[in-house]
Amino acid sequence: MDNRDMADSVQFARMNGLGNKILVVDMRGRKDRVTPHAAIALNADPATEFDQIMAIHDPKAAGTDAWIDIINSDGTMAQACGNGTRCVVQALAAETGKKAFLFHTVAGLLEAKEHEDGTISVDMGSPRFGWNEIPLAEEFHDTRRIELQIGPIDDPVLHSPSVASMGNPHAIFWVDDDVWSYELDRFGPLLENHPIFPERANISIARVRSRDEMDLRTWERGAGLTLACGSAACAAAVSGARTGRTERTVTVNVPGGPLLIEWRERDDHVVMTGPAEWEWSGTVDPATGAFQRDAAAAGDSGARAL
Ligand SMILES: N[C@@H](CCC[C@H](N)C(=O)O)C(=O)O
Repeated sequence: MDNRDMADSVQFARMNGLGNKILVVDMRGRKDRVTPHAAIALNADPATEFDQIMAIHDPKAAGTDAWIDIINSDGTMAQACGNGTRCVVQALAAETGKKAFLFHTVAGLLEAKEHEDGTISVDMGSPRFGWNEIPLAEEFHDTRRIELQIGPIDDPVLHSPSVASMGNPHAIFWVDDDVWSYELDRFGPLLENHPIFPERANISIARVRSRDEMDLRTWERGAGLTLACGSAACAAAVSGARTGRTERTVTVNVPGGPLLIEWRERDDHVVMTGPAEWEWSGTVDPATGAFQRDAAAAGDSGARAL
């Protein structure tokens, strides 16, 4: 890659939130956006393959730290990304020394803070349960359990999911056995694109282990199978509480590890706590996706600014 190719590049970092593959791109000081073309090109390269891009832009409102665009690996936009938000917090905390942030996304304002032990909490806001808020294509009065199934009509493999919006649409299928015994890679795309979900949906399988613990696997809208989906963990936790399966505070074991989810009584907000990890940094052209990795410095590890 010569210098002319990279002349319009910005800093970025490859990070992950419990294995959810995140590219954090620094678009501050610029008016352009990361293009769908760049996202698709980055995802096509094994070095930069990702689940979501978190593009940090200048704030649009007083009192906020940044505007964040969330882009799925298929180039479409998402309204929420819990794991990616923790990655943004870790990068900005390493850069500024600040511990608390207020972000702005298409879904509204998000408060987040880094704790002394390095874990990060994100206030994901209030869940929504109205059929037209999720949205569903037809009216369902009770979204704790909707009519939807996959597999043979008289012996469905998955059926009757709870549905919820955490800014983005989620369906949670409850199962009694191992979440790994389901072919989520086969059923996920069919359910993501089912006509009941006019904006598609994130599809999860959940197994309740106790009143304060569940296992969860997720097929992400626009990204596919993931090791972790923070907003799905929040949707599963609130759906677990709403259906009487769990308490309001629950550990959600996603394939990448545990996330702690608390659905607060006092303000109805859902707070997700978990880690973030920096992997490497580089520069990327947000129009084309052409990128260059920085040379690794000895001892590179831990939290890093972009
Ligand atoms: N990985 C994210 C959620 C990603 C967004 C999703 N694919 C969508 O389109 O809604 C998370 O950690 O929440």
